[in-house]
Amino acid sequence: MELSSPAKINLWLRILGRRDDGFHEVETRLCQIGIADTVRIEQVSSVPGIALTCNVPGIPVDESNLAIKALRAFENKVGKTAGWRIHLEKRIPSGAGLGGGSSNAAAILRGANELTGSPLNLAELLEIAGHIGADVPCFLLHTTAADGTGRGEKVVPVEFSWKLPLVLIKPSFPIPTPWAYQRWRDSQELPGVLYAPQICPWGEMVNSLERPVFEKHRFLPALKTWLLEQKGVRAALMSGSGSTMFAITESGADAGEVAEKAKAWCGDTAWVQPTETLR
Ligand SMILES: C[C@](O)(CO)[C@H](O)COP(=O)(O)OP(=O)(O)OC[C@H]1O[C@@H](n2ccc(N)nc2=O)[C@H](O)[C@@H]1O
Ligand SMILES: Nc1ncnc2c1ncn2[C@@H]1O[C@H](COP(=O)(O)OP(=O)(O)OP(=O)(O)O)[C@@H](O)[C@H]1O
Repeated sequence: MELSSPAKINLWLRILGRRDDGFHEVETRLCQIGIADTVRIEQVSSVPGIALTCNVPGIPVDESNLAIKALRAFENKVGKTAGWRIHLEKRIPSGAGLGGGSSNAAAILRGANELTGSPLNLAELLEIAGHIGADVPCFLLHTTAADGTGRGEKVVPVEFSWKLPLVLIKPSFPIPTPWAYQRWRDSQELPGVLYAPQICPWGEMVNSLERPVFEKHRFLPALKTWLLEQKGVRAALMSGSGSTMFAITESGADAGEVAEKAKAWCGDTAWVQPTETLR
């Protein structure tokens, strides 16, 4: 079975505070977008085991891969094991704040469930997903957008009637999510950097993780400022814990033009993609 495993952006991410368990209480809107990995999953025998391959060197293919974690969690819940083969065709960059690994995990949960006669319902899949990672549950919903609370794992689908043209820019450096959250409380606002919510028809776009991440990676606030100066850009924000910055443009043509200019402005090492939110 072949599944599309889309990336997400966070249209907003507000941190409400640090919890006793070390996680942070958040309010976020996650929106699935038109950049996707392809996940292939098949049941190959009754002898338990998982063989994972991936087109990108450097992505772990051992038990630390979220796809394997998801399949183990699924088999645990159902109480049956089998022999599986998984292949990940990655297009979503890692350490990007685009939820690539989380999306792969959700695709595996959907695929494994379907291939075994749907033993679990959506509520059960969402429960497993929330234990794998905060971003995993949103990818199980059949809607473009979802609002997450708690660690971000308690998701509700939201009506979302916009198809927003986007430009995604991921500089060469990745950002580990735990690092960004850890730095949040003690970080300082940089003078002259726009952190204020940008008021849009779909809500106020703001990301509490920009402050800690921008403090260390000064290229990102410069990139945000540059994006906001470009013709046709309505808003610009870091996605999740970064390092991807996204801009929402007036039209698809504007997204294409900004992407071309961004390639020249950022240099060869950045990953730049025009795309749009899914509908
Ligand atoms: C930044 C976002 O991607 C925005 O959607 C998410 O908040 C992070 O989601 P995720 O990558 O699925 O995160 P998880 O795998 O659940 O957690 C990774 C690490 O990030 C930190 N973390 C994550 C979520 C959260 N609400 N508070 C946290 O402090 C914790 O250090 C945790 O160990
Ligand atoms: N299936 C997977 N795809 C990509 N990375 C994975 C996967 N499973 C585990 N990882 C590990 O997780 C790390 C973060 O990758 P991922 O793309 O999920 O993070 P991210 O872009 O920071 O996403 P998020 O928005 O959830 O923070 C990678 O460096 C990699 O070592």
